[in-house]
Amino acid sequence: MKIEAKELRKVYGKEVALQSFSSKLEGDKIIGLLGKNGAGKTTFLRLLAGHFQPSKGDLTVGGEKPFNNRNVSKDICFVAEANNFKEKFRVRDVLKVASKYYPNWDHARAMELVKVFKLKERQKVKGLSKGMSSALGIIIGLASRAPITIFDEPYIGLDASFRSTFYDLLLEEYELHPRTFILSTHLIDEVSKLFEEVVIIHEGELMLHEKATDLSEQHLLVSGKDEQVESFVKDKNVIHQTNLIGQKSAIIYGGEFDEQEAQAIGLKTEHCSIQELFVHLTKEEVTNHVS
Ligand SMILES: Nc1ncnc2c1ncn2[C@@H]1O[C@H](COP(=O)(O)OP(=O)(O)OP(=O)(O)O)[C@@H](O)[C@H]1O
Repeated sequence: MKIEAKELRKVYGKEVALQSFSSKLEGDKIIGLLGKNGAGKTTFLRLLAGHFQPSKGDLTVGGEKPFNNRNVSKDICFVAEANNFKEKFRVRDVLKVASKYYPNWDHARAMELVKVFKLKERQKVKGLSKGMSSALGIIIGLASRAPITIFDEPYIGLDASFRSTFYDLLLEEYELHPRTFILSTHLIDEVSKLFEEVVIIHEGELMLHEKATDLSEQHLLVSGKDEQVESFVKDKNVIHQTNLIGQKSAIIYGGEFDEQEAQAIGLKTEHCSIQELFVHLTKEEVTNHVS
């Protein structure tokens, strides 16, 4: 299902959460949605899930507006950071409600995942730990089989071992039942290997939307003697640099550059992780460098 946001704006009172966000997301893939705290990620995802209307701009999913639209919301499962399951419900009740909502719900899968995450069907929501409550949200996301499945930092309280289980299950689910997964996360290093596309929201606007493989080709970390690095990066878009007694490292992003040319003049060349790139691209002093 095609998601299309055009100059999307959302304000809460005087707080501008989304400035003017435009993006097209399409096809079965796992998309990493990244952004600093307060960048507008959750606001965009909640608009997508139809929780409220945009203040301005257009948002369509499969050509329809998601707000108050069951035809769209049945196809979107939004798993939030903090789940608001009814406290008096038991795990099985929460799953039953979800099963009624999502037409492609896979009950057998949900039951299997309850065991994987060591939950008990009879357990009351009130007695779930933070991690267990996150696990329940994750189970709903995976078993929903919703064509657009959104995980907005869904792992609060989930330990490293269960987070790793979640990433494996996500990949398995994607392979068995391809669909659009949007994963918003701050634990970029942990999950970036899953991303096929990366979207960065910065200060309420789209900063970058790239294939993960292209991101790797669009930047270069060069290091070597001060003057050689300087001469190589001259006229290039430098997003980060460090100096250490006659030695220099610089990361260039976008534009034209030739890695072999850097190596030919004796520079060491490397590629950064998505997390490193994200950090440098969204640092205040470099945000003008991305077009
Ligand atoms: N209900 C609300 N009322 C007022 N302001 C809000 C509300 N929700 C979000 N905001 C503000 O909107 C901006 C964007 O918030 P949002 O939650 O979308 O960011 P985010 O990228 O998801 O951040 P984080 O990574 O910290 O979760 C922030 O400045 C936030 O304070």
